[in-house]
Parts: sequence; structure tokens; C-alpha cells
Amino acid sequence: MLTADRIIVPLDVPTFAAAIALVETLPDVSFWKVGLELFVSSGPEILAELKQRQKRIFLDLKFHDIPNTVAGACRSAAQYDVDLLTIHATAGRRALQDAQAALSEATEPPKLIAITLLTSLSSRDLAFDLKVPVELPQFTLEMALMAKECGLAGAVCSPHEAKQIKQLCGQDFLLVCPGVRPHTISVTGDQKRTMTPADAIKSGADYLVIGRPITAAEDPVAAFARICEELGT
Ligand SMILES: O=C(O)c1cc(=O)[nH]c(=O)n1[C@@H]1O[C@H](COP(=O)(O)O)[C@@H](O)[C@H]1O
Repeated sequence: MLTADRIIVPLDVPTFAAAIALVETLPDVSFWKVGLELFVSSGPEILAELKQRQKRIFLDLKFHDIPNTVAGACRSAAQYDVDLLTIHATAGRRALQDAQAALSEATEPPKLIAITLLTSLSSRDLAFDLKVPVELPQFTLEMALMAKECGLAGAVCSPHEAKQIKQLCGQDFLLVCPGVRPHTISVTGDQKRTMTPADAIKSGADYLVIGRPITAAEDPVAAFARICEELGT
């Protein structure tokens, strides 16, 4: 796989028109993420449009609910023919199992991947706000292992945890890593656990989710090209 194809760019925009404009601005991006902002505002129309343009799709709706509800949501999402779909690991073992079982009924189900711990959260947030009395790397590893045991295809984690998760969950356990910031960008924004694209790939990430460093750049095409170059494509 070309390194450029390992970069997923989020369509974190409020309208269908803005999403299409971004897709047209960046013709070399092959993998797009449709998340909550766009899906809540515009619905599934964007998915058909991306399919028509032969793009791969990460439908990032981050399901987090009781087992029966997430299973139903997965059944509904399966109709869109997307490549990746997210659920929070903290929905629990039964929810992960039922979600995966619901997807398995589809002919070509998306790969279900579990959010281990949002990259906007730090060790301090985990301990003091969420009151989780476990070290952050251990927590993300446990969430990934549970997702694997439930038959999920992979996990979303920060690149900092990728190496250890790959070691324990196996090379074929897919790791999608947001919180990626090129070394030229000093502002991390709301991301707390960040790493450069090259280091993230070295750490074991299969895919990188990179948004604002590309989409909010003065020249998004140049920003994307620079990241691809940094990765050696
Ligand atoms: O599931 C995700 O994609 C996700 C998980 C996570 O832990 N952290 C995270 O930032 N994301 C998404 O990755 C993207 C990161 O965007 P930037 O911070 O602009 O690069 C956003 O669309 C987030 O919704």
C-alpha cells in the first residue's frame, strides 16, 4: 500500500457542500473520514457521493450505548458499504460482541474498530476526571485486548500506545491513530497524546487520521504532499 493511502483525512465540516469542496481540493486523498459533525448535519448522502468517487470511507460515529442499541446501529451502518466503523470500547464486552455479531450478518461488513481512549485525554484526565485507577498505557491495552477478544478488527489509539498494542494483539490487529502532528506544527489544539506521522508509522500505526494539519493549512494540497514526503512516498 502506498504511504499516502495510509492517511485518512476527516471531513470535519458542517455541510455537504463544504465536504465536497474539501474532497475536490484534495484529489490525492483516497481515504476520507465522515464523523459526527457532517453525518448529523447532512446524513448518509455524503457516503454515496464518496463511493461514487471511488474513495474509501471511515464512518466514525463512535457508538456508545447498550448492547441492543449498538447492535441495531451497526446493522443500520452496514447498509452503507463503508470500510471502517467505530464503537467505544468502554461500551463494554457485551456491546462489542453484539455489535460485531450484528455486522457479521452483512455480506460485506465494515471493519469494526474500538476507541480505546480518546487522544484528547491525558493520563491526568484519566486519573482525576474519569477516576480510572490504572496507568493510561495499561488502560488502552486492556481496551484493545477486549476488542480483540470480542472479534473486532482493530482499535483506535494514540501512536504512543501503538507499539505495545501491536505486540500483544498481533500484527493483523488494525491500528488507526489520530493525534498526529507533523514536526512543523507546534500547536496540538485539543489533542493531548500526539506524535509525528513518521514516528506514528514506525510505532505500528496502520492508518493515520490527520485533520487540521492538512485541512486548516493555508495550502492543504502542499500540507498533504509534505506529510506524504515525510513518510517517504
Ligand atoms: O475516532 C477518531 O477518529 C478519533 C479518535 C480519537 O481518539 N481522537 C481523534 O482525534 N479522533 C478523530 O480524529 C480526527 C483528528 O483531527 P485533527 O485533530 O484535526 O487531526 C478528528 O476527526 C477526531 O474526531
